[in-house]
Amino acid sequence: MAQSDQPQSLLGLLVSPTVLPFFLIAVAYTALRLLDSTDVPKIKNLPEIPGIPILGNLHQLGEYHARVAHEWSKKYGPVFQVRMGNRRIIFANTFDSVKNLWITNQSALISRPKLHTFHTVVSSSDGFTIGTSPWDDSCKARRKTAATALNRPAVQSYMPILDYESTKSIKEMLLDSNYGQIDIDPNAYFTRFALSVSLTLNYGVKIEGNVEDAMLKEITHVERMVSNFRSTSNNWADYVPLLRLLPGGNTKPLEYKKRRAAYMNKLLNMLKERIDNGTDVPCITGNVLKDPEVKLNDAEIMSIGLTMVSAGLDTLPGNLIMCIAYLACEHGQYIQQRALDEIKKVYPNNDAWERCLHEEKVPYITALVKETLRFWSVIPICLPRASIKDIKWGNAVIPAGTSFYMNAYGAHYDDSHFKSPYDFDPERYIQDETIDDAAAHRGTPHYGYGAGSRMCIGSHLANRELYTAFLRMIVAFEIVPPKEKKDEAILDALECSQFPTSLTLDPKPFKVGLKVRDRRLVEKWIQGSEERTKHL
Ligand code: HEM
Repeated sequence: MAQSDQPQSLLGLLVSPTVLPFFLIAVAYTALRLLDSTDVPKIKNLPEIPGIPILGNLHQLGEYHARVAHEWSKKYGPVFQVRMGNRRIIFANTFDSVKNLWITNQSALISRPKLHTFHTVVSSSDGFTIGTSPWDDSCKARRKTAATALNRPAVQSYMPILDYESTKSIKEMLLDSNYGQIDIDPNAYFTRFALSVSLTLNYGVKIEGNVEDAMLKEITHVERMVSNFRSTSNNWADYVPLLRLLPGGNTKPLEYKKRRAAYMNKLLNMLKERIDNGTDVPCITGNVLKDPEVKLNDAEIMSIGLTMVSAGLDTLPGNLIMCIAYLACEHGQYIQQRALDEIKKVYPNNDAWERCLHEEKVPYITALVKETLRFWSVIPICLPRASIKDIKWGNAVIPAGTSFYMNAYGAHYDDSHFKSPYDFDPERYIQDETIDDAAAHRGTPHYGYGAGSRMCIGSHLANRELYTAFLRMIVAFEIVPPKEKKDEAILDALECSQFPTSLTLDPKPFKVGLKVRDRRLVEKWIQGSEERTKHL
């Protein structure tokens, strides 16, 4: 039989000059369809931002993704769908749309999506924090345990710790600034404040050293890097699976995962040893370890510890120091004077430093706390949510299993809700019974702590930390601009960040001047606090 009469193999057929081009086109088309597919199909009756194949809108979000989404909302409406690689994501960008989706639909919006870099690489074996866990029985149990330890009465019992830590930070600023002679960057002092409070509450250990303490530096650095891996728009491998195949992509996350595990294990083992020796002091993890009624396994206990260490560290210092930065600017001088007058009205006997541990009686300082949380939106795109039930928005039905991003920055700068949103103005939160246009007074004042079923459980503690620190800083110092212009802070809520694509705000370095208002009084207050807390 002649060669050409033999039946052709399939391979032979495919590589034949007539079939090969069609075969390659079919392969390319199938690959493109696969790469271009999304976890949830396009949702009908909901605006979609035009994008490109495979990446979707990922490349358009850029560095200041919250601002880009805020701009899109002006054209496409408050709620729209975007494609980030193979994920379809719903963005809510205004105050009312967030209220509808996060609060009215809170039982449907109770879960969190998993993201490759954070959930598979950084946290695979060490458990997730509460804030990164999808909703299940374990998450419910961990959230309940931590929420009980952070409720209002519990937080009141922690005030001696806040007294000790805020005094320590202010005293160090006083000395390092040589009683107001040298400008200083307040960042390290408030980072130590936030971390040391969390460690004392959770493990019964505090940062003993000054702002140069090695443990403080290691935890702060590693947690910052982990937070950067949780970027909303920068980790393209989270959204485009093909990129996970690139060599070296996991090296850094794995390094930080190891370093994180090292100090978390050290903290837990130190506590276990103290419990065995009977030398432990009451603390949240200690209570969990010793309570036979609490049915949490080792990974769950570690998850609570990790949550306590990281949750406040990512958020509290950003708010504290950006408010201090604002107080130093020209308009901030007016705010300080107004705050000081209000403090003196309530405490004419100069005892605000001590009284603020027991009560929150200066509405202007409470308003300053709220305005800080609104203005700086330290998590500009809030921790992501995943729906577990269908949600209706207008004529659209958003199916269960869709990811939702709250544009907290967009909601906070929504001029249909906040009058002059770009002005830093605590006054907006002062109740004025004669004016009815203060929409901000009704219901949720801001979304700095998120909203609904997975809202921040550390908000009582954080509010007390912010209130105490602001009040004490204002009575102790006149906060003034730095001597050199180059040390001035950038006050824009997004541009002040060193890593704008990161999940949380990490302010660029700056300095302020601290003029001591009354040295004799400040030293007396410090001495009083040191007396009260010497047992800690
Ligand atoms: C100023 C300081 C703080 C800010 C601005 C802040 C902000 C937030 C935000 C925006 C969320 C996401 C809420 C949502 O999805 O709706 C969150 C969740 C959470 N926060 Fe905070 N937080 C702060 C301090 C703290 C502190 C001090 C702790 C604990 C010691 C804490 C513990 C948590 C936990 C456990 C969650 C996760 C809740 C869940 O997923 O169920 N936070 N926080």
